[in-house]
Amino acid sequence: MTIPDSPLPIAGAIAFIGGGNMARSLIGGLVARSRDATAIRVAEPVVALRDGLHRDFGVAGFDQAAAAAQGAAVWLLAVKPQVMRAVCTELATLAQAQRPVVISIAAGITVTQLERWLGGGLAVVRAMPNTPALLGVGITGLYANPRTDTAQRDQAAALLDAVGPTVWIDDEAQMDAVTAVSGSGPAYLFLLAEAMQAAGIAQGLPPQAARALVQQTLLGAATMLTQLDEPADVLRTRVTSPGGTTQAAVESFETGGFRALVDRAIAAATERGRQLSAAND
Ligand SMILES: NC(=O)C1=CN([C@@H]2O[C@H](COP(=O)(O)OP(=O)(O)OC[C@H]3O[C@@H](n4cnc5c(N)ncnc54)[C@H](OP(=O)(O)O)[C@@H]3O)[C@@H](O)[C@H]2O)C=CC1
Ligand SMILES: O=C(O)[C@@H]1CCC=N1
Repeated sequence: MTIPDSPLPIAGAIAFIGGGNMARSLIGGLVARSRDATAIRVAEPVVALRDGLHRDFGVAGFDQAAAAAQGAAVWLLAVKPQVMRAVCTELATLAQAQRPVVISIAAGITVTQLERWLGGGLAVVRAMPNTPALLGVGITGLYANPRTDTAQRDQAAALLDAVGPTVWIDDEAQMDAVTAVSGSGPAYLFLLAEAMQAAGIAQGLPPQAARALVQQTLLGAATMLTQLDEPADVLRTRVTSPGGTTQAAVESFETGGFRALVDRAIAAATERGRQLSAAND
């Protein structure tokens, strides 16, 4: 995929705190888009991850959060929810001195918690991106605390817009549902891909052929969903010849409780977001 170049949408440096899976996707997407790694710093304690980010994208790596955050206009907190409180507490003095725009991508953790742990009085944006950001085809839900002014909201949105569309959410409670649908969502499609591939092999297909057929089918269906102005059920009906093969499969999904299963899975992920907030306060 070719992503058009555009400059990094932030004046000043961006410090990523945490350089794991999601930070890697965001950094990779940002650098591919802007061709500019000079303004991106990352704090990551795992040497192999830190070195990998420097090698692959040219960003500066630090082993301490404060060293990366020092002087940066935007802090993007990309550590696990379970360590967020400790990381924020460690950065609180610097946050009060510097007053950066703080963006957290952690599941569950609220803007109120983040602001409190960082010492208060800060612009805090909660963002929920997903890993397709790496290829510029992510999507991000955004929620800002009331201290975030319009320019700061625009700054946060511009940063995440560089790796796919953004959607502002008015009610922070809904960020847990955003997380369940689109933050975690790529994993559900990868699970479906794994299952379809295994089922194709079970029906006698060579593994490489099964893989190619599944990959292009998911890409083709996703492209139709996004590029045609037609709802999913209409597109599904068009594949489903009466008495044909698709009908046999769809009936099998429906009698197996597919919709209820998806509903339970999304509800479980949403509830887990709430638990992560409460358990790590
Ligand atoms: N993966 C995804 O698809 C998405 C993840 N998220 C959110 O992004 C956040 C990160 O997730 P993910 O990237 O998957 O997790 P990872 O565990 O891959 O990345 C987090 C990284 O932060 C490091 N870290 C721990 N403490 C510090 C510290 N004090 N300073 C700097 N770095 C530190 C961790 O090191 P160590 O392993 O040694 O602790 C780890 O390498 C989570 O809060 C998650 O909810 C949001 C959207 C999608
Ligand atoms: O699984 C998680 O908790 C994170 C948040 C969304 C995707 N990964």
